[in-house]
Amino acid sequence: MGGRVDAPSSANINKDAYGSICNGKVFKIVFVLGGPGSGKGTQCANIVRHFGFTHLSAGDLLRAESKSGSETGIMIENMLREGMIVPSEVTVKLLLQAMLESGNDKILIDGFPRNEENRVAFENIAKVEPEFVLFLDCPQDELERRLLNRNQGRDDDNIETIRKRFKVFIESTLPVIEFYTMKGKVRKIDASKSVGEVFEDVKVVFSQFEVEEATFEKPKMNRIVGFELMMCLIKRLIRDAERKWRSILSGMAYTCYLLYICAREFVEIYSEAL
Ligand SMILES: Nc1ncnc2c1ncn2[C@@H]1O[C@H](COP(=O)(O)OP(=O)(O)O)[C@@H](O)[C@H]1O
Ligand SMILES: Nc1ccn([C@@H]2O[C@H](COP(=O)(O)OP(=O)(O)O)[C@@H](O)[C@H]2O)c(=O)n1
Repeated sequence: MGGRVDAPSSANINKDAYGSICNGKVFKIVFVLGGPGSGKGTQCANIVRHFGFTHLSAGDLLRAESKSGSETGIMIENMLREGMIVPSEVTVKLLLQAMLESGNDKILIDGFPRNEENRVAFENIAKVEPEFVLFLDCPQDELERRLLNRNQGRDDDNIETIRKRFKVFIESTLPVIEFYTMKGKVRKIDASKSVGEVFEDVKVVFSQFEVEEATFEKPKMNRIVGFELMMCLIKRLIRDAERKWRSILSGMAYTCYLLYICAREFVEIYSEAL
């Protein structure tokens, strides 16, 4: 159920399908926004583990699609390199297809909507309102430091593109955050703290999903895995103990044998002397 979903094989899916996906199915969507490097991907991974969401990263979906070799792929690649926002038509298609493929109704959408065009396109096609928007707020100098250390081989993690992405964030994404603030939907968190501290605050925001966490499959799986690990450990201990006893017993037998030889020699020498 939870987990990160890879990019769909193709962005070309039937537009009519979206209506039925989203009108028919009640998705619980949380948008995760914040400057580049604010820890969206990092915190989403934690939320997936704790609350059973599926994590869809708009950036990851676009990066995967950019490698398709298609004309759209080349266009995406060029836009990512420049830190520009890809046309919503492309991104929304990828997101909706991934939502459909996830088989989960709890979806985290990371790095989207990045601008008003993204927001309106998603609203019009998916016709779903987010439960809330998680906003990871972090000062720019810290973001810059993190991105330059990210080391994931991303073409856009160079100082020139990073600065362009900051500009896009301020000019295009902050207005989206303001829009949702007016609707009372923004949950703002100080993302400059350590990963663990940020997650403590994130947990509070997601506490409405806590009940479902109890019924989420993961703890059951953990118990099964834990039980299997315990059995392995016990078997290993028994095997080790057997091996140790075997060596203790053979050691004792060998000592008895040596004593027997010595005693026999002693008796022989003693009887010869007599
Ligand atoms: N709270 C944090 N403190 C320090 N480094 C962090 C924190 N959160 C994430 N990072 C690191 O910063 C970099 C960017 O994080 P990432 O989750 O990829 O951000 P985003 O998805 O918002 O671009 C990664 O190298 C990550 O390990
Ligand atoms: N909704 C989106 C999200 C990302 N993108 C593109 O993907 C790039 C990387 O986004 P990302 O969310 O993976 O990474 P960060 O910039 O947040 O670190 C952005 O700079 C945009 O070029 C987009 O065009 N539209």
